[in-house]
Amino acid sequence: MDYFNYRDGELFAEELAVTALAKEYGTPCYIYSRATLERHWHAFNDAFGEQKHLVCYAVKANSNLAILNLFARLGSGFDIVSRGELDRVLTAGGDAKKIVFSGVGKTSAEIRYALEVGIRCFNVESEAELERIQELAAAMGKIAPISLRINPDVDAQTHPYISTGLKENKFGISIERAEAVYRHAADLPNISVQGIDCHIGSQLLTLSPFMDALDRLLALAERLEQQGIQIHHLDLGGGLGVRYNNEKPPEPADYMRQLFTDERLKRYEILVEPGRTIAANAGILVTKVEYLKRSDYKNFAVVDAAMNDLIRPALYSAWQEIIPAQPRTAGELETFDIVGPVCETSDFLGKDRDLNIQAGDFLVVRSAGAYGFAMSSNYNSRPRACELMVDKAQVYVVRARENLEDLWRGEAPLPA
Ligand SMILES: Cc1ncc(COP(=O)(O)O)c(C=O)c1O
Ligand SMILES: N[C@@H](CCCC[NH3+])C(=O)O
Repeated sequence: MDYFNYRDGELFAEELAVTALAKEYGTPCYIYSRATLERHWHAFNDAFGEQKHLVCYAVKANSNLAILNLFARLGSGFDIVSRGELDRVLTAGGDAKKIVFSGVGKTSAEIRYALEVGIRCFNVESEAELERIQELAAAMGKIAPISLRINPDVDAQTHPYISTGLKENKFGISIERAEAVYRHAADLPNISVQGIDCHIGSQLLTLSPFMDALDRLLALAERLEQQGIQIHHLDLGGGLGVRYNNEKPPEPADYMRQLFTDERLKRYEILVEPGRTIAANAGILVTKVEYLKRSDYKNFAVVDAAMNDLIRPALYSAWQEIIPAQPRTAGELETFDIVGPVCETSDFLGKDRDLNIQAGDFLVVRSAGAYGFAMSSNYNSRPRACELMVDKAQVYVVRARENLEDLWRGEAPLPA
């Protein structure tokens, strides 16, 4: 459930009408619901009950400072993949001791900085990275806490672009190599083995791939412990799917219940890195219909949001629900492709949607809180949208709309 519902014939974000917000702040604009974000975070956190755990929100899903700050206030941990995300978390009041650092390409500067601020754990994705962390930690006189990200070779049964746990994927260290690399890590003087990490993909709609991966992780943990390598935590990554259309993803509580059917899990602190589950259905993208363009062959609704604002449909053929902010009571449904102004054929937000709309109407793309603004760009020299956070009957601009000067900041013509 979310807090975007129709009331008296118009869509509300919590206590505020979406059309009024669109008129006041302009379009395209992202609107987030504070209550939904917090509810989704709690759904994960509370599902653990008494079990020692840490929810590390995956910052990449939506890294707006206001959102990170809400989670920091709840005591959340964070999963980051860059210096930029690390600084966002710290700027938003997050605790360095609750940050895990994932990603296949951590630079020396990023590793040094993470060691300096004292993050909770590096999720190491290759043997070369392990060596680099050892060297840098030694030079700084520090001990680096690490997990190895294991690639368990399980099929996440999701879109191939967001599947990460197969042996042909670039992520993690293969499960076959894992034991040897852990033995080596345990011998390195500036490395402290903390846990085992795994993230097999995103938008998973069934639990069996998680369970297959977990089985392999637990077996590895036992083999390591027999060799005297103590494992303190298991990081199970993110990846739980959400409902965009008529999918029926498991709830976080179902997921936890299923995980803990394996009693061995209780021996460890459990980390999870949910992104989409928390943010996707806590946000919408509001856009205005500029033109209706009809032909015998196809009807287009040309809107003022584009693939630069929300790239998921173009990139993964992702389907997101598109609804009017104020449904019309007179007129007929027609079938439209909802397209943006960008000069690419893949610039669409939705195809073959039945809508009763006119130019000037506001449309709402649902489930846009995760991998929406975070993946937006300035392609076609389009300033990026503003982001609003609604908290009951209050609205806050949590990111101002970019202006034209923002587009060429840092650029300079050659001297005459
Ligand atoms: C390492 C890692 N952790 C967590 C996530 C968050 O995944 P999701 O948004 O599917 O929960 C991702 C992205 O898929 C990731 O790459
Ligand atoms: N960006 C993707 C998910 C990738 C997750 C990042 N590891 C999406 O919008 O579905």
